[in-house]
Amino acid sequence: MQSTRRIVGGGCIYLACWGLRRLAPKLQGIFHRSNNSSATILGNLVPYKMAHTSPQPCLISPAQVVENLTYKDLIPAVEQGLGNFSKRNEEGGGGGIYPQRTMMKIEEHNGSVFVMSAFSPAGNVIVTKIINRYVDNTERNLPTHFGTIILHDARTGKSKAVMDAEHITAMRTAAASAVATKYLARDGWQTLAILGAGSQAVAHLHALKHMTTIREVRVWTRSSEKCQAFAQKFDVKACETAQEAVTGADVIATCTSSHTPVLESSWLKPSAHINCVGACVPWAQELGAEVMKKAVVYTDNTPGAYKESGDIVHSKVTVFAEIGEVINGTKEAKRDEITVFKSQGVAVEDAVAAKLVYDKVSVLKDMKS
Ligand SMILES: NC(=O)C1=CN([C@@H]2O[C@H](COP(=O)(O)OP(=O)(O)OC[C@H]3O[C@@H](n4cnc5c(N)ncnc54)[C@H](O)[C@@H]3O)[C@@H](O)[C@H]2O)C=CC1
Ligand SMILES: O=C(O)C1=NCCCC1
Repeated sequence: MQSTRRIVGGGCIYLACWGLRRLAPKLQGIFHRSNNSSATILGNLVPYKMAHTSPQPCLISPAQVVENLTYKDLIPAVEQGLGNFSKRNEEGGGGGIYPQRTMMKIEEHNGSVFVMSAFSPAGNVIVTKIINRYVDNTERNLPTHFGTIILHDARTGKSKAVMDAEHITAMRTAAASAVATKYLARDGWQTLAILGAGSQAVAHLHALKHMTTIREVRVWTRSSEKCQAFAQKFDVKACETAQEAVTGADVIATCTSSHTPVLESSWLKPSAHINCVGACVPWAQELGAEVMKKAVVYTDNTPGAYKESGDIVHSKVTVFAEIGEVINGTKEAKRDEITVFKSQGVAVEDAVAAKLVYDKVSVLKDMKS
């Protein structure tokens, strides 16, 4: 009797499981349409994997970034972004949300990892970027900066795209310097000196050409071989010393990984403008206290610069204004004095750049389909 009951009971359980398995795809559809979490619970009961109905973020390759980002689009977008950034503390907000980034030092590999984020109302996007600074990669024949940007829809929080950050970082940094040059260099400037010959040097050469008709570009870097190669490739003048490059230059871009000052104040014209890009960690330095104290100092992000910029930390100077405040007309542009734009890098620049790339890639994709 007992064994008959066991057989009947077992049979019922078997039939119930069999029925549930057959019904599961239909139930899954119903639950998925009506309530996602119920469907997940059902998914735990029956061995069926839920199909994703929403598309995954699109993956944008380095080549696609290069193809789809131009300084013509980027420079005005970065200008607007930096203006918004400097409205972040205004009553009523509206300028967006920009937390200070974190920096993690990986001592044993001489690397630094920066985690940055922003909500940019221009384009209604949220961006998160991880960018790794490994200066010893030069000896490995690798880029010194690797990173990834994730672009999210600010209305829903959905991730729209994942893209390479190397090229965007170079271009948006140079675009920010171009904006600073627009406001802080003397009108009609003609001579550009670039110190360093890496990614930022190349990007600055291209971006600054959009701001005026440049008569002469001079380059200097530590390795005379690399200096010659850069000069040949871009048809500019190679200098044997930094002094030769800087003396008499209207605009200077310091784009090195140096830990000691690369120029002296006595070399500078009374109205020279310097885009100081490199010393974005407290232990690095491109400009000495003498230069910093002689100049009117502007930043992209003043609290960040006081914390992270070796040039500001070492010289203990007081920052005059953020470039965004000059853009917004709340602080003066002192064009006739020596000016320094101390660039650290802010995520709003990545947000506007990533949005430009995403929009262009999406349009092209739609045209193909
Ligand atoms: N402000 C910002 O938003 C950003 C700043 N950076 C910083 O800008 C600097 C340049 O970046 P990349 O061009 O991408 O690097 P890179 O590695 O491509 O080029 C660095 C250049 O600096 C030169 N250099 C290194 N040590 C030097 C020294 N002691 N004296 C003179 N020249 C020296 C190298 O020869 C090379 O030409 C780095 O410090 C980087 O971390 C990078 C990205 C964004
Ligand atoms: O992307 C940025 O911003 C960076 N800032 C400091 C150095 C690494 C890149």
